[in-house]
Amino acid sequence: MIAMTNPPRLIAWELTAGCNLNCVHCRGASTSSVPEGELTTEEAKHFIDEVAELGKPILILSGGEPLTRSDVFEIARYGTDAGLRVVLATNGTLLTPEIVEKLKEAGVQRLSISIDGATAETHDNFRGMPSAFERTLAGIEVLKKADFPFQINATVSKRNLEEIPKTFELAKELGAVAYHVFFLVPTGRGEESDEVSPADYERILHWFYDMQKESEIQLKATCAPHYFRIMRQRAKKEGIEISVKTHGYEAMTKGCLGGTGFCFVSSVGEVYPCGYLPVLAGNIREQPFKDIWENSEVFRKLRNPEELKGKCGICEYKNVCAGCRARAYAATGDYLEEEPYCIYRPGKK
Ligand code: HEM
Ligand SMILES: C[C@H]1O[C@@H](n2cnc3c(N)ncnc32)[C@H](O)[C@@H]1O
Ligand code: MET
Ligand code: SF4
Repeated sequence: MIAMTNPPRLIAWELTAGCNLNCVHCRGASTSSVPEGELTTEEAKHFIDEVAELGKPILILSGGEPLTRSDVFEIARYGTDAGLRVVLATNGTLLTPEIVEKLKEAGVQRLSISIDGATAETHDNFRGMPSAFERTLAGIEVLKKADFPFQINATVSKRNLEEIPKTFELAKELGAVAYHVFFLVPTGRGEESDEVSPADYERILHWFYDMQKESEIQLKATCAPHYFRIMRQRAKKEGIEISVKTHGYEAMTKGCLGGTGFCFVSSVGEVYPCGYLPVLAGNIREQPFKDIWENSEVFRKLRNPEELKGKCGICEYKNVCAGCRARAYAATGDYLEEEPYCIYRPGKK
């Protein structure tokens, strides 16, 4: 019998690798110079057709900075008309009332805005632009006036670790519908020396668990698969059954969705498990997306927890966590190796 492959639930799409900022951690090492060979508008629409034939995932228009691409509204409209839930990830510095109106007209459902510090100093240093914080807050004001839902994305690194709880407070004050923390992955301009220690990682995820229990807005930890272990360890200690009611969306999902429910498509059509793991699954210019999603070697391997090596391979949480494959790759060159930033020793409960 041939096993059915579920369609992706979420696709992040680097519409352009160009960007108006120059962030220290950028996975795409994006700059103002746009590399050649970006998918054309027609190629972008063809890709949307292929995706919509396979399923109806959330399509994240990302970058680079997606608002630097002039056909972004046309592409968003096309995705909306194809029945996809289209969202857009931006640094927020380019938002104007006109742009927000066009995003609305294109059917974009939500924006994510990156805020990596609770003060202008931290955020601007992170983002490589002196007035980035001010401009992003101004962008958020525009969104609020237009009643456009937005979430805040904050990336945790050594540079802002102690300010992370304050970025959560800021997200709530600003009226965000959700707060997603990303944990730095050392790829592109992201440096391993900026990653928080495994102990700090553990500490911040425990804080996150506490916040999630009491938060009115949705919280999500991205690129922190061990959160799903911590959630189970804590719930067990507290004698709580994990459900959507007690733990929100996180109760229904698992650590890393790369290759199982999620994939990343680059500005030139390359398909990867996520934007942080440079192991190519295929290129939509050369192969149908369905074929890449269903048959590529890297996706097939990532769908099988038995392929995991080291302590991840013997861990009782491997089905809900599976470690960050991009961090394993950055540390060892083998994406199936154990997650280097997890303090847990399997079997210790
Ligand atoms: C609504 C439910 C959402 C879910 C379940 C979700 C889930 C995810 C997942 C699983 C990843 C991949 C990270 C990994 O490999 O573990 C991810 C990454 C990402 N998400 Fe979300 N997300 C959601 C909403 C959004 C929204 C609304 C936006 C933007 C408006 C957004 C922006 C992003 C971006 C930009 C990435 C990074 C992609 C990359 O560069 O690889 N997400 N999200
Ligand atoms: C979509 C989100 O991804 C974040 N982002 C960009 N580069 C990295 C990286 N190397 N590691 C983790 N997150 C990153 C952005 O800051 C944005 O908030
Ligand atoms: N430029 C956008 C942001 O900073 C989205 C992509 S980040 C790699 O949020
Ligand atoms: S993280 Fe986003 S805003 Fe920053 S340089 Fe990269 S693409 Fe641009």
